[in-house]
Amino acid sequence: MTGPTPQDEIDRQHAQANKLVEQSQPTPAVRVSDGKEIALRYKTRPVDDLLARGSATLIESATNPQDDDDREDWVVVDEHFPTWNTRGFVDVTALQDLVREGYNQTVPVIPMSVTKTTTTTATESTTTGSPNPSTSGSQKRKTFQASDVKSITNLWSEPNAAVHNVAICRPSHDAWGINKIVLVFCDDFLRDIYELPWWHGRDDMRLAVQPILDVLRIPPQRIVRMLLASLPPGVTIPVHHDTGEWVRHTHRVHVPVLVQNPDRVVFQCGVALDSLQRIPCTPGHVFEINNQAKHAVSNCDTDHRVHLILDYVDADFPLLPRILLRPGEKLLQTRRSIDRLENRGSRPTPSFLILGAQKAGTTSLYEYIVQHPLVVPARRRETHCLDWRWNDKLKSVKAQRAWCHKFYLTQELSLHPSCLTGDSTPSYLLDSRRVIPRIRNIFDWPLKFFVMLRNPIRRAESHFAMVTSSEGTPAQLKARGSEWRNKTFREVVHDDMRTMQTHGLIPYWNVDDGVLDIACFDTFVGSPEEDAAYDRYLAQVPLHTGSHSLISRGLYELQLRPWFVAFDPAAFLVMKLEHFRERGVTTAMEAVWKHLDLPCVSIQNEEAKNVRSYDPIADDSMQVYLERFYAPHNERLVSLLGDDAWNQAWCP
Ligand SMILES: Nc1ncnc2c1ncn2[C@@H]1O[C@H](COP(=O)(O)OS(=O)(=O)O)[C@@H](OP(=O)(O)O)[C@H]1O
Repeated sequence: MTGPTPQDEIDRQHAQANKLVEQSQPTPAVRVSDGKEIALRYKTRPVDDLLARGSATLIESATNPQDDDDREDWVVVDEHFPTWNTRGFVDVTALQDLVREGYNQTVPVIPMSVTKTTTTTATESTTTGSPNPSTSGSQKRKTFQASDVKSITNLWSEPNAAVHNVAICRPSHDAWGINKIVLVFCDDFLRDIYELPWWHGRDDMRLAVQPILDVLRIPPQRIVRMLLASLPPGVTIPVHHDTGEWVRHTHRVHVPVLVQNPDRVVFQCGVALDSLQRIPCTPGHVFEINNQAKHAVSNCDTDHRVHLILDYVDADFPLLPRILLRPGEKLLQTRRSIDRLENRGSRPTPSFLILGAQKAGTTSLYEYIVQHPLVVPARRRETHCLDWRWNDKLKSVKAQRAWCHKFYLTQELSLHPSCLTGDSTPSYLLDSRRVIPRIRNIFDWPLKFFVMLRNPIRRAESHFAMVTSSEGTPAQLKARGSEWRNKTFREVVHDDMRTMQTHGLIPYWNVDDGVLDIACFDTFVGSPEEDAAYDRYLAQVPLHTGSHSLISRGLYELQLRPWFVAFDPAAFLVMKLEHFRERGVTTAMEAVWKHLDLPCVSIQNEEAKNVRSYDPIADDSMQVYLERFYAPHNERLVSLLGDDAWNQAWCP
């Protein structure tokens, strides 16, 4: 569902449904259709937005001119776009008998104000926190014991379900007071499909549901979600469309099971608010809806209404093995993830670190990553817990680890091992001497690293523009240092080069003439002498300020080398900032999701972060000078990364 609908709008929709019923509008006749499945290609989002642009635009933008079949499907979109379809009819007597007891019991309604902010719901009394405390709700759920179970045959009873089945939270449904019997459930990305005991352990349930599967012509293994929902009288679920990755991969089927008077249940579905069609809710009517289209239901009757609702995937959808849950097992849910309690704490935090380079788009990368529904932001974007926030007083690894974990919501996230977190501290790349040993000591599990790189000349300009800017908070201004304020870019370039030279780091470069001795470069770069010189250079860097390393921070191969020695190079994804523009953010991010073993998603906000506007800083002669300096280093970077994508590393 999208954001919560205001109560007055829900009341309006309920009154409208009541009016329909009171005007004695007869329940529409069941459409005699061909019983066909709604093809999943019709489940692109947002259907209504596409239509709002007019069908003609839709035809042009949504069709592949090479594909005539596709074109035909979309040309008829206005008249025949499938929003629901009768799939058949079944005798649901066996199912009715199985679920009749207690179907109309009243369950406490959880106020909407709670669920509005609740992104996480743990089905355990002690674990009500959200992975993101700023959005956590206060919904408490009781843990039921066997002694709370009054009737083991009442499948709607929450205590019974919690002890003999598995309690599942569906925050929005729970908020409407909808009672449920959950049989199959999955996470948002269809990675984990859970079969609950009342499905895999009950022959009577499977036999009662089988006729429905026969009509649909699907084996039970294709079901990814299935539950019975009992909608109380007087309740309207307002017009909405379903969201989540699973939606576009699944067919949504409803089967009315217990309906006192189908004329008094208004179930509607359509491409837009003003074209909703009413669907007959006669028991046994198996119908499919396009749940990415708008749909709503009002129970204007005096009794609860029970539907079986199931979602299944196409035959060729690659499903992982199904997980059979034990009776009474606890699940830990967020809005997009589900974890078994027994897996609590199985993912250490952090999972990833963005190491740098400074001014190479690290802020954007971080902000893009944390838009993934399974990624939770750390307490701060730049934790610096391994450099200047490192607590020297702590001597034991345990205490140091506990200190660092505070930055990563480790305790909260231990409940949700499907979710991960990390941070972006762009100073780490350069500060390898201090940071690598700390990582190895404290985070002794395989971390994923990201390194953003950018044309080193543009990086240096951005760095200079930031440090010499008079804009910013007093804390920012202090952190940047004042050493460069009265200097030109050229002066700072030469200063850093001379410092490098003093420590023997660039013996192949004549700072004054801008001439490179290529023979010296080839012998020196990559040698133990260079490593020793780099150590000496780093030892004197004033790491407490931003006014240093203008040029050395662009020696990417040199900076990456110790990291690649200390950790498996496969743990690193090295990206070019320029790729965001050249390839588009969504495409560039595909590699990021893959590196983090996360399902691919499109992010909503692709805006570039931390952007500063300034006039070009390096004049033409400085541009040529720096190109000469960086060119052989860029070539070495390409060899180190060994990636075709890097063959054109910032050619002049
Ligand atoms: N998507 C995208 N496309 C193009 N350019 C982008 C993008 N995202 C960030 N940027 C540019 O990256 C610069 C900021 O980098 P960082 O966020 O790493 O800076 S910092 O080290 O955290 O201060 C900063 O560069 P300058 O504007 O030149 O200073 C940003 O404009």
